Amino acid sequence: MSTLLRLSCPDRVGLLALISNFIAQHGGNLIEVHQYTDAAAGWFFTRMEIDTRTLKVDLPKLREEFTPVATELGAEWTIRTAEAKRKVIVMVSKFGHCLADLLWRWHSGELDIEIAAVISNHEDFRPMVEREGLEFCHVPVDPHDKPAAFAKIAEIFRFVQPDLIVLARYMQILPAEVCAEFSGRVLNIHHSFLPSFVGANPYQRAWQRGVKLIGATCHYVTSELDAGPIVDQEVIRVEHFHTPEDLMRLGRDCERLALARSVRWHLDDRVLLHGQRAIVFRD
Ligand SMILES: Nc1nc2c(c(=O)[nH]1)N[C@@H](CN(C=O)c1ccc(C(=O)N[C@@H](CCC(=O)O)C(=O)O)cc1)CN2
Repeated sequence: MSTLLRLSCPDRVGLLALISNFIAQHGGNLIEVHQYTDAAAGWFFTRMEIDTRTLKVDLPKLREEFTPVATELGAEWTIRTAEAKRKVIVMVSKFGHCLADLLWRWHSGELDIEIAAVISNHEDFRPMVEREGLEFCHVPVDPHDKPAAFAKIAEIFRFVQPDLIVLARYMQILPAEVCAEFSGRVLNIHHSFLPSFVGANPYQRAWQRGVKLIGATCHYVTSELDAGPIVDQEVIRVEHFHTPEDLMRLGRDCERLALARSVRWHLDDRVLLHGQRAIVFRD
């Protein structure tokens, strides 16, 4: 049983002592602590895992008493119980390898989450999803009326209120207003080692360029395509004799790994955002 505190604020002397002292005063025993200071930005980041059993107050009271402390620090912060099951929406188009990987990790219990729905602009993966007893929402995207599709998708997001939306090779660009409304809660797996090969068909372009490393990048989704804060990346060597199809095959392993790690770290409150950068307190 643990309680997770995640906080970022303008840097000053004594922050770690101040926050850990607050927790100690409320009986909290620290299990795991991460701290980073971005000296250039003058910004402090921490993640603290607290043994819930030792706390003298419940979560609402802890939040209530921490609020004035955090306000004085000018902090962005969250406190929640690690055991609270997180709600996730997964989105996919025509390539299902990342979806399949997430479904297996969920099915096996490795990812202890609630998959509230799988949304796709195609019907291909309805059988795979419904075989798991999960909700499959087909929202086709008419190239001549994309706003109608994204109005429906945003409606689903607002109804479900997910902790995380995963674009698992979802090949439609989300409108700026959807990115803004769900900022910091949408992850995309891009099939290249960003910042190389932004946009569509990165494997084909990588092959044409003759690269010797390909990769995948998991990043938060913003209105600027494939430019959001990067959570994780994975690379693999390729050779001159590999075809574009070989690059896609080799790249799929990178995509699955980078996405699965990023989903876990986001849901464990191990990721803190500051501007275009993500601070990731990895486990
Ligand atoms: N607002 C954002 N939306 C999306 C992002 C993002 O960073 N910001 N990432 C993409 C994923 N992606 C690459 O990883 C990607 C997907 C789609 C396209 C693209 O050009 N799509 C065309 C339609 C293609 C089709 O209909 O098959 C388009 O939307 O006009 C480029 C990159 C997910 N969304």
